[in-house]
Amino acid sequence: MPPQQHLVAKIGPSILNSDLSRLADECDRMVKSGADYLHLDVMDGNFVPNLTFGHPVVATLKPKFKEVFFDMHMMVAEPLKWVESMAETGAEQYTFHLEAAGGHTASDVIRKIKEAGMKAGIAIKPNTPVEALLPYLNEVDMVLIMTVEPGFGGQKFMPDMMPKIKKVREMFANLDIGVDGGVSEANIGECAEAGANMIVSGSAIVKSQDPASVIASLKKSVENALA
Ligand SMILES: O=C(CO)[C@H](O)[C@H](O)COP(=O)(O)O
Ligand SMILES: [Fe+2]
Repeated sequence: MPPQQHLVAKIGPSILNSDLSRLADECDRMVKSGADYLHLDVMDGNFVPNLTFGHPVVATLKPKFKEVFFDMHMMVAEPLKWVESMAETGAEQYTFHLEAAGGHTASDVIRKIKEAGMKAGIAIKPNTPVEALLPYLNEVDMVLIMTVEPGFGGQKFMPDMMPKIKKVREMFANLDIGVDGGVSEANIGECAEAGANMIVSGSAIVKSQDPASVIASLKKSVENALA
């Protein structure tokens, strides 16, 4: 990796596979365990074959976590449609899928996210080549490389996505690069070495008896790689 100047290691638990009937308690448990931010998975049953929750739920959750950075992973077919409602919840970052930008160009979606006062993240599914992202990397705050097919938590990490992270990191030394899907203590080393600094991890953290130690261990691996 080239030397990094401003990159910070951040761990964002995904609460997708936690007890969603206790959503606020689970978020609280993650924050108290040392989460740097929360990664909240919005699924519309269209872009992905699963449903979770949307802005009405986030609007009730966010006021309980005013100081916590919410990264909304928008697995939705119409990313432009939900920007304003999500911004109104107070969520800090809106991460949409390049594959879903549809009739609107990704640049339009990014512009609207920023106009609404949020940070813009852009995600790609495993079958999307990293080259498709390159035209937008100067416009976004974060890139999210999926290491599972989006839609479900608890899937197997895909190590063959690491070259995508490496390619973006070689070109952008200071861009936040996230990795999402099946990330655990078993594979954090390769994610960190490839150049990811924002680590989404769901099952490995929320299902652990000691989420604080998993978060600390993931963070240490990334900090070591950055150093
Ligand atoms: O976007 C996602 C799935 O589409 C989730 O963020 C991701 O799967 C995290 O959960 P896990 O670490 O259990 O894979
Ligand atoms: Fe996610």
